[in-house]
Amino acid sequence: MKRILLLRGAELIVFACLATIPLLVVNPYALGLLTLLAIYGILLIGLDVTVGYLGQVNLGHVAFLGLGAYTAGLVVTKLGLGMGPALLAAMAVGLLLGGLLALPALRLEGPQFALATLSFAALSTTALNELESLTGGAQGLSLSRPPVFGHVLTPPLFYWLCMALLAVVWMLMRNLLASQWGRAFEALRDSPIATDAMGVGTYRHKVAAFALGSGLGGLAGGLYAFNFQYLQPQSFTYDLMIILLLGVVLGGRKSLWGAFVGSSVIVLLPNLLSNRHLFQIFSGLGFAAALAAGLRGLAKQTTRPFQALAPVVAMGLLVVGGFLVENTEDWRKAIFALMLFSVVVGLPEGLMGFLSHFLARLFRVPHAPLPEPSALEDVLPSRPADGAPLLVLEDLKRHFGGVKAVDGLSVSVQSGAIHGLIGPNGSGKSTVVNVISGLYTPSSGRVLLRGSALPTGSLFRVARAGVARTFQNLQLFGELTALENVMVALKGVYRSPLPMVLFGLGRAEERRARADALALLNLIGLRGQALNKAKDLTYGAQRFLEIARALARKPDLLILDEPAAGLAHPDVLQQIEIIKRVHQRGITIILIEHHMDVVSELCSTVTVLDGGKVIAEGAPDEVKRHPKVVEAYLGQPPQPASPESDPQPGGPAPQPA
Ligand SMILES: Nc1ncnc2c1ncn2[C@@H]1O[C@H](COP(=O)(O)OP(=O)(O)OP(=O)(O)O)[C@@H](O)[C@H]1O
Repeated sequence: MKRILLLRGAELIVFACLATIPLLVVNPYALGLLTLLAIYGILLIGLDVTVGYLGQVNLGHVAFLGLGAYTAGLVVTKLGLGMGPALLAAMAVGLLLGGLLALPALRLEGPQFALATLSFAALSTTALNELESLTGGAQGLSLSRPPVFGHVLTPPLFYWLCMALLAVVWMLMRNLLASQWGRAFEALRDSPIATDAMGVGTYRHKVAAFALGSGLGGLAGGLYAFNFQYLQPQSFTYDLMIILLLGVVLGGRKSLWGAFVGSSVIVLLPNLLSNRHLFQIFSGLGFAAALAAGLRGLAKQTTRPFQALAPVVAMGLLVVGGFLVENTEDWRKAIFALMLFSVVVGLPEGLMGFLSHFLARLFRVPHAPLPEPSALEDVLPSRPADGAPLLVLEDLKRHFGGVKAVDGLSVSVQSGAIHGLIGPNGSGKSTVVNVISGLYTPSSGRVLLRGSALPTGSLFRVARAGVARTFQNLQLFGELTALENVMVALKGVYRSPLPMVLFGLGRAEERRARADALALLNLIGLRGQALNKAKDLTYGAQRFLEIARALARKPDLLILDEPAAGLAHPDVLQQIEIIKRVHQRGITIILIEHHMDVVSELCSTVTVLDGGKVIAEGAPDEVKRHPKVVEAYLGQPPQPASPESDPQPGGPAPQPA
């Protein structure tokens, strides 16, 4: 609670100070800079949604600034409407075009996505240039600020309008990012596969986030138009885009404060470049800071030599350039590039990331106490096992070219059972799991859950249908805490519609989500580590956490893909206990495991695969002795056996439990 109060207090103080500035500052140039700070603040908060939260390189944001600016300009000049409708239209254009661009572009990843957004920016500049009859082309578009309620907005009034809008955007985004939406944005950046598998649609969240960020770009564009009252297409090209990226990265990603700091840098940069003496001082300070940070990092062994040296060299070049170059403005692109490089390498979390660590150490504010966990019966109601078939695979096939990974599999899993799936390496176990859970589409055959066909080829839809899974290679949301990992997946808790969440009216369900998630962490013995980031947990704890997260789906069927893989002996024993506790709730489990001791201890029925086909099925002790199983594991028909020569199903290198 204290932490939140401190943050809210800091926000109030900053905005109150900013609100009083026009009463104290009469210099119109300074007021103009502060107005721009508010406009770029909104713009960068929008860009941070894609760059920071989604982790995508968005090179098209500048286009939404331009499109929003021209929309507002045209609404005023051609339609004769006022500032309110103009700003709303600018935002709507950003939302709409952002959504339309996102639909195809977000099917792409990494450089391809960056190129798609860059192409959109180029297209939009060309359109603004060529649609001369509408936009005035290269001649530009002049407009004036329409009166608001009969008052022409003077510079101080316009400044207050921009600041008020920044404050509103700030508040709404803060509420959104602290909600399930914000967690989903962060989760999908860490693991899109797991996000889908937890029933949170990755694609739809990405599209919504991109559209939202673009909408804010459009709104900032509308304000930009009324600020400058003259628009030209070449103001919205990739030059400005680089500066915007610099602002987000330098300020600090995933942070409203970072956007604020970034916009301050953007606003001050032109002044810095136009004054050679100021630039020399600034680059000197930057060099000293890079040197100090690099030496400190090397001494404490927290920084690699390259990470320490590269920013020093880059800032050193700026210092030398500051003395050699006559007109620093001519070199501005090179200067931005060097600054961006220094920050990306030397300060990956940006200024606010660095500052927040520093402030956290200085103030040592404790986290708010966690609530009491909900009753487990409310979170994971125990259900009676009726023994009827829950999952049925009918002649299931999945081929990869000529490789028949799963080749005509028919298996029935009884409700309430722990059903083992074993087989030598490459026998098709993971492929079966990936087909059932929707990661792969089957080549043919059917998957039935309680007699109805399970959706195929969509992790998200299968998760929604009642199947949860863990992953052989862990897929946790590393940057989120253990508690948040579970909260992302919680089913049936988040019911507030988006507008309510934006206005901070979803807090009651957030409290319930925390209590529910704690109950699940309690079940797996991780309640005490609820606030630790998943990436900082021990390997064993991470494996347990994946189970708690899957349980948050309240699944009918839980698929555990090698839950004991890589665990030390005590952790294997704890894992067995956890699975028993889960089973006691009446949840049906499919267990893929190489540790035969774990399988024998837990499973009532075991299906053995080889070459994508079932070669044996039955109780664990029976299948271990089955001749085909012995042959599959040992690669030769069974010899007349001595009792000690039991094969250890699980591959050529069986692992002791
Ligand atoms: N995406 C893929 N593309 C091509 N071949 C694949 C793919 N996934 C699996 N295979 C092939 O399908 C076969 C079965 O692999 P699978 O990973 O399902 O076996 P497994 O029993 O889970 O093995 P392990 O115990 O080593 O995890 C193997 O021959 C594998 O090379």
